[in-house]
Amino acid sequence: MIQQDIQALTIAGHDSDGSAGMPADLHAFFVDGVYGHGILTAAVAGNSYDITAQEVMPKEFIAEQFHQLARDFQIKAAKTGMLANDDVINVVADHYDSQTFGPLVVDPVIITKHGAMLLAQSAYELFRERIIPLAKVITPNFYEAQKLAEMTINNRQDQLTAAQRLQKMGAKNVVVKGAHSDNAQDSVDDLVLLEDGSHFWTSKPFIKTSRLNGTGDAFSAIIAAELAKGQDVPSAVRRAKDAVYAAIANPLTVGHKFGPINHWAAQAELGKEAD
Ligand SMILES: Nc1ncnc2c1ncn2[C@@H]1O[C@H](COP(=O)(O)OP(=O)(O)O)[C@@H](O)[C@H]1O
Ligand SMILES: Cc1ncc(COP(=O)(O)OP(=O)(O)O)c(N)n1
Repeated sequence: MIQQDIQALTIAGHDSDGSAGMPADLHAFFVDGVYGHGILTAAVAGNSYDITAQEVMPKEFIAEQFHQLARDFQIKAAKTGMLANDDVINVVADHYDSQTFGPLVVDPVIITKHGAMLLAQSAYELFRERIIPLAKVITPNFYEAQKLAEMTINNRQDQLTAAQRLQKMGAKNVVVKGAHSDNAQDSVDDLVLLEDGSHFWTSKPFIKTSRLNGTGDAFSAIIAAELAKGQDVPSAVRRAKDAVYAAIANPLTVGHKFGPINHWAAQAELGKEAD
């Protein structure tokens, strides 16, 4: 359903290849029918092979973007992506407030599929202290969940334990995604731990492809878009899982290596359910 008056916000980095970071978030907001705003935290120079350089925005400039959006728009939900370092984490935590920007979906971006580090290791502790408690939903992949929860994940029980640790750190709802697990050969099982302590799993067949750039960005952005529309967390997560699966299953031929997912296929999937 197109609801052009509903606005969502991404607080993220720009990736020059268009597949990930803020461009992916804005594509995802668009195909899920909400208007997208973007607070730029950083930018990376890259293509489907590699990321070769990064620049972080000055903290004063990030603060100014928060001020300008708050003066004008009715934002119903937000998400974070690349937060880079302590300065960015502090300015985001200082300026994000749920009254103005709605519930926050935290995609704890640490490393890209090309292996580029987008969050300094020295910033993990501050991220736990200042960003995780702001999360209505946090969506770590296997690697990010292991780093943030400080444990090894080998099986489904570990996935749940990691989610519980992140919830103890202050995240209300936690999705520990299963795509990077060694067990994800037939199906990709994401664990969803809800605020009330209950949990469920969402599962889809594993698709063997290198055209996966932007999966985590689109997944978290669609959750934010759905929350902006007033959906509850379980249905927002299920819709994001179905839409991202469709975007992986119908690949585009853009770039030579780690190509982007197909947001038009996500749009078709989202439209199907909403009509
Ligand atoms: N190869 C795949 N086959 C099926 N689903 C996948 C695949 N890769 C990722 N997904 C799904 O895409 C969504 C985003 O997850 P993921 O790719 O793990 O995020 P990230 O980009 O943060 O690593 C999740 O729901 C995940 O289960
Ligand atoms: C600026 C910027 N932010 C995030 C990413 C994420 O990259 P990657 O992990 O490859 O993609 P996801 O599938 O996790 O969305 C990026 N490349 N650039």
